[in-house]
Amino acid sequence: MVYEKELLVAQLAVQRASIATKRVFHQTAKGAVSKDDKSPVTIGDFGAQALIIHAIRKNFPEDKVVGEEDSDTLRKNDELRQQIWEVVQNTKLEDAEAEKLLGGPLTSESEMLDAIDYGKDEGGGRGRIWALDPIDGTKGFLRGGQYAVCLALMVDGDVKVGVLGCPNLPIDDSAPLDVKIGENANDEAGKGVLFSAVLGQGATSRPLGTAGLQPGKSIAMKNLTDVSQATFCESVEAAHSSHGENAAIAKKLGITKPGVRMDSQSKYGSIARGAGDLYLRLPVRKDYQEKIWDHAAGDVIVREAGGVVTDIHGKRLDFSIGRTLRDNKGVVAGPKGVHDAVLSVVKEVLGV
Ligand SMILES: Nc1ncnc2c1ncn2[C@@H]1O[C@H](COP(=O)(O)OS(=O)(=O)O)[C@@H](OP(=O)(O)O)[C@H]1O
Ligand SMILES: [Mg+2]
Ligand SMILES: [Mg+2]
Ligand SMILES: [Mg+2]
Repeated sequence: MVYEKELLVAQLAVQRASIATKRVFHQTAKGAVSKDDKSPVTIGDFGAQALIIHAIRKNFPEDKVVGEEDSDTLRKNDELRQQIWEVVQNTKLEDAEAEKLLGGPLTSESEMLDAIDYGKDEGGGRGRIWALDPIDGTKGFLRGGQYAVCLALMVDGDVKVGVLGCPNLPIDDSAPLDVKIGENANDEAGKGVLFSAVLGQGATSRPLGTAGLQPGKSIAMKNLTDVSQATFCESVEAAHSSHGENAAIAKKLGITKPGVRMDSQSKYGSIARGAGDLYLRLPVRKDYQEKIWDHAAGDVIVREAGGVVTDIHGKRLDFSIGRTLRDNKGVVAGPKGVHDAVLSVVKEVLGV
């Protein structure tokens, strides 16, 4: 099957990086520093980016990577760099065969910094480019909420493979979405799921912790025909997606269930397996350009699970123009049967 090796490497790389992030999740000192845009980054983000890019380069040396983080602050901050190196050095998959497939360990701090910086590619519509968000929902990660390790392969600007590791979501695809799922989340027994999709081959889920080389189970969106019965997901941060407008849209659609707030692309994973139905991300700041790594894996997973993903104007997300989705505004994702109806209410409420 096409992209078989890419899928396997992506799944194992995300699984291994999730082990690193889980370790940091349980540390009191997560090494959080504030970036230029005031958003946080931690030992977990840097470590996961290094581990994943190392595995991509070992397996696909010609491929490019658009990764969220870079090593600029680490080259000046010895303590933080050493803390990350400690995590990176000590993170392995239990399954030796799987670990070997990832190309062996990183050998030095400088190799780690170079791996992180290999993610500086500008992206675009030509060739093979991976989009990597080592921790999506870093604020959720710090708060003890939902977060996701996200990796997607784009070929000529089109997403072909997507993998999401969600350490704090239930393994059970049929577990209903609790409105509290975004708060005080943890990775106790029964938690940790890996979502995957390959374009044209469907979407799957499997346990994140133990699955190793085993295949996943097929997942699908709920076949919703009456939109008033929908459960919708939204960001925790009101600055990332307008809670007020989401509520107005839900009301117009006759939805009475409260929206489920959770950080990260676990929103895409949750609707793809039918735990929720709609994901609304309505732009708050006019000048904000969504980043490709915040959506690439989720986009293909939801579409392969039978959903439709567009922006607020009804346009497909365009991953082919660089590091951001500058030709799109916001995200509206939901099952095929109701997406049009939701979109027309979104347009009405936003006046677009
Ligand atoms: N202003 C603004 N508008 C929209 N999106 C923004 C904005 N600022 C940041 N970000 C990006 O949001 C990513 C997290 O999105 P979430 O949906 O998880 O948001 S939330 O934290 O749950 O509210 C977050 O991803 P991570 O940095 O990987 O956590 C950011 O890339
Ligand atoms: Mg970030
Ligand atoms: Mg992100
Ligand atoms: Mg991130």
